[in-house]
Amino acid sequence: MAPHAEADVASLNGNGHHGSNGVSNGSSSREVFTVNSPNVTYTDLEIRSKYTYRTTSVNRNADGKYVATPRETVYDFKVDRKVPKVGAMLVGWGGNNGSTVTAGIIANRRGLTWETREGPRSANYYGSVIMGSTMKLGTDSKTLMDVNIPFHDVLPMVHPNDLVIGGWDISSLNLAAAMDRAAVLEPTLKAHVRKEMAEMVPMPSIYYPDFIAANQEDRADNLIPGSKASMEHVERIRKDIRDFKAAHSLDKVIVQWTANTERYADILPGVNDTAENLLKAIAEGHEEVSPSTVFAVACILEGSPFINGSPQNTFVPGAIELSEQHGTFIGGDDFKSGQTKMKSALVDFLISAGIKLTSIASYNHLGNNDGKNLSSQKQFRSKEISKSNVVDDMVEANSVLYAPGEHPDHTVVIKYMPAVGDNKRALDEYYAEIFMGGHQTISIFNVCEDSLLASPLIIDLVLVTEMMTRIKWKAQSSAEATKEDFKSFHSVLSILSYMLKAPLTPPGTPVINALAKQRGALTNIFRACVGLEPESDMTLEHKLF
Ligand SMILES: NC(=O)c1ccc[n+]([C@@H]2O[C@H](COP(=O)([O-])OP(=O)(O)OC[C@H]3O[C@@H](n4cnc5c(N)ncnc54)[C@H](O)[C@@H]3O)[C@@H](O)[C@H]2O)c1
Ligand SMILES: O=P([O-])([O-])O[C@@H]1[C@@H](O)[C@H](O)[C@@H](O)[C@H](O)[C@@H]1O
Repeated sequence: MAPHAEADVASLNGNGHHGSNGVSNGSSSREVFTVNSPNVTYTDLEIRSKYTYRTTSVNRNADGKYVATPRETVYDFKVDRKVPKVGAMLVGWGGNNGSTVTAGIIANRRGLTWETREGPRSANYYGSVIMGSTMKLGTDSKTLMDVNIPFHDVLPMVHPNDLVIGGWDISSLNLAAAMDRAAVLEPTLKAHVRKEMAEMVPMPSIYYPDFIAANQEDRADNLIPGSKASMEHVERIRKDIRDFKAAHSLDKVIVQWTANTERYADILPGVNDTAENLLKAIAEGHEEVSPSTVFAVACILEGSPFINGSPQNTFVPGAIELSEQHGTFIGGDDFKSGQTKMKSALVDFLISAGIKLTSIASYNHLGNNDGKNLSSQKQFRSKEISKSNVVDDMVEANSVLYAPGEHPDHTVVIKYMPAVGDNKRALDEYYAEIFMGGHQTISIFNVCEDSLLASPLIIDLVLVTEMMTRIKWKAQSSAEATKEDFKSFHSVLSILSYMLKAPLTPPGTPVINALAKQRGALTNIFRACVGLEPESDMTLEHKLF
């Protein structure tokens, strides 16, 4: 295959899906259900729904009492049913995550089984909320028991087996060598995919040494010339995207940063505070513009959604404004794979149970290259921030337990211990006050195979982001109600928050970290797009009879 070739996996797609979303490449998918409602109509090309969004508006009157007023807003949603041919381009493709997710998709597409010490194992998408979980569609009309469907079937989504994978890396290793370097997958599995992976070679990338740990320099042998931002870099990345799209006859490309964690960039007025200033700063080669921000700008200008899987502040204000101007989706930050995902669920449970969490100690050590990069203080600081802010919304929402400004002690420690490789050891202690002066101490020892937990998130981020490009809305109440000018969701995709530690939200909107709320938002927005009410756990049909 040509250099920098990427497997056109769609042509190899022989692995049957669960029957609901047939082969993609532009064909409309077969759905496992239809909605029987005057508010939902289906054509070959789209699903149209009229959805009544019910909320409660709260005011406070003179004597300090709240007044709660139910509100209804009617939206029209339009879903494009045509499942496109999609490319996923990874920045840092040769890393542990990039090589692992690529091997995983190949293994699933080919329906591979391989021998391990515990016996044969088969390819799966465990850990992907879209491919591995279900949602309640409703209750059986006769038995009144729940009917659950695979999450992937709620809307005509791309199947990961059909994704065409490519990307960039500052390391020149082909994906088979990168897979060996990562030391994540079983040798018997690697043997099955080695040939295909060896033909995949990351494109050269931009490298500005000051943004990642100096200990990464020894792998930087696959570089685009230039050690600071430039419009030449932006245009080169844009061309790479266009060429990839053309070479594989893709309908669209989603780009994800799964490269090393960068240090935070200083937010500088006149440099990265507005879209105009950011473009000017890039043109002038300003040294405070990071590689990840250059990638983000290139993707935004090219119209390819860009997702940041690392914790650095890629999306400086100027990048967010640029995405709003161009209507290109962006999302981030930092895959939420193991220790933090557990934390966001456990903290939600404790605080919503009325238990006063007073201290969280989060330690972990790991031995992969991510850990090596994070052994540098500036890069660790980026991760410390994303791992620490995950409890804020849950604490602030409970004024019974916490006074204004009061919050649990919270410390994050990460150590680099090469011996354990990708198998991160996370040790957490949750300490809480309970009834009448008592205490509860929860200690967790959580061995996370980091890349095997992160790879399904990379897939989910691609699938959800791509689906969002095919969903349009308009408000019935607005003057445009009679026009056909449907709009896309805001360019900052906060719907991705379930997969991310530090969710990026549209400017001025709140950050929700509670894991159940994040999953509920994803589930119920997708349900609304086919005119279905939010999942309700009231089950009145089982209580009122
Ligand atoms: N569980 C997880 O693995 C997990 C969870 C959350 C976040 N993350 C983040 O995901 C990222 C990747 O994790 P990983 O374990 O794959 O790390 P890794 O070090 O194995 O891979 C990163 C890759 O990025 C490449 N790279 C660095 N700078 C680049 C640039 N400017 N352009 C292109 N490539 C570049 C490196 O050569 C390397 O191959 C890290 O930032 C990590 O913090 C990982
Ligand atoms: O997602 P999570 O398990 O909370 O956090 C992980 C950290 O514990 C780990 O130290 C880091 O290397 C990974 O990139 C990831 O961020």
